[in-house]
Amino acid sequence: MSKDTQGTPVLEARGLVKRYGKVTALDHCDFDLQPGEILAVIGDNGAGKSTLIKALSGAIQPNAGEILLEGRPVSFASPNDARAEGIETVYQTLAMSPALSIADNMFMGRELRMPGLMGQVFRKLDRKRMEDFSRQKLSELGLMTIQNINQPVETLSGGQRQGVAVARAAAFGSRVVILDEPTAALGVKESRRVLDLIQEVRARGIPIILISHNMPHVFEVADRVHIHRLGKRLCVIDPKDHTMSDAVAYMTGASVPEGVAEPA
Ligand SMILES: Nc1ncnc2c1ncn2[C@@H]1O[C@H](COP(=O)(O)OP(=O)(O)OP(=O)(O)O)[C@@H](O)[C@H]1O
Repeated sequence: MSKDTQGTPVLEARGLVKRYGKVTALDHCDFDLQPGEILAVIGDNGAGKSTLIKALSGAIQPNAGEILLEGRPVSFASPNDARAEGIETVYQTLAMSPALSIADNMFMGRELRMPGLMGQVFRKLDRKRMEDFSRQKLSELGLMTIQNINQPVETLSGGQRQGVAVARAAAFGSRVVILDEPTAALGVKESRRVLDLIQEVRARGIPIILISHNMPHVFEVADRVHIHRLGKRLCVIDPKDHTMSDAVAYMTGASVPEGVAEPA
């Protein structure tokens, strides 16, 4: 884990603007994710967190501003562009096919084909390789309480499903994993497992952006907390130097962090 904020950020945004008609969802928003960290993004409802994440993951295109990946300006026309650069996002909806197996869900849209003619011409899937890969990824993240890789995803618990989604993102997200409210729909035990999983992903050197309304979860795992307010980054705090009530007061505007000008 690195707390070094001097180096080149893995992912950075400068002056992002996104308008929806008369609504300014992002208002010259800055952002930075440092190597190896868990960065939480918090903010009130409608502050623009999802819009920021969508811009960073290629789901929307900002009207202005720039995004830099390891210091290099990038422009994502679609989520596939961001994925191709190693940025994986787990949305709250999880985007899984419930009737398909865990292995199939791990590979959705990226299936491995058989070598040679069978794969290239007949498009035959290499099930064995896909299953082995899925098994390996799930066990690396300590998720092998899931017995059968061919089990349909609809038979898994909420926490296990979230686990598969995080494992998928960690397997393909070579540079950044973005998690949108990963514990929102989970019970205490399942949330615990997902929080452990997030820390395991960080331990593997992949930085994580965690969007969450759950302050105890944020304060437990985040290295830094990006506080979003009125479409932009208000400040970034170190959770060790602030309380949860400080963070809530900043994000709601009840108090202003030191060194930040009161918004007009
Ligand atoms: N597709 C859209 N069309 C019109 N307005 C939108 C659209 N998406 C977001 N907005 C508006 O942009 C603003 C920011 O929304 P956004 O969803 O990014 O906030 P948020 O911080 O993620 O909120 P929440 O915590 O409630 O999910 C809101 O005023 C919202 O109504």
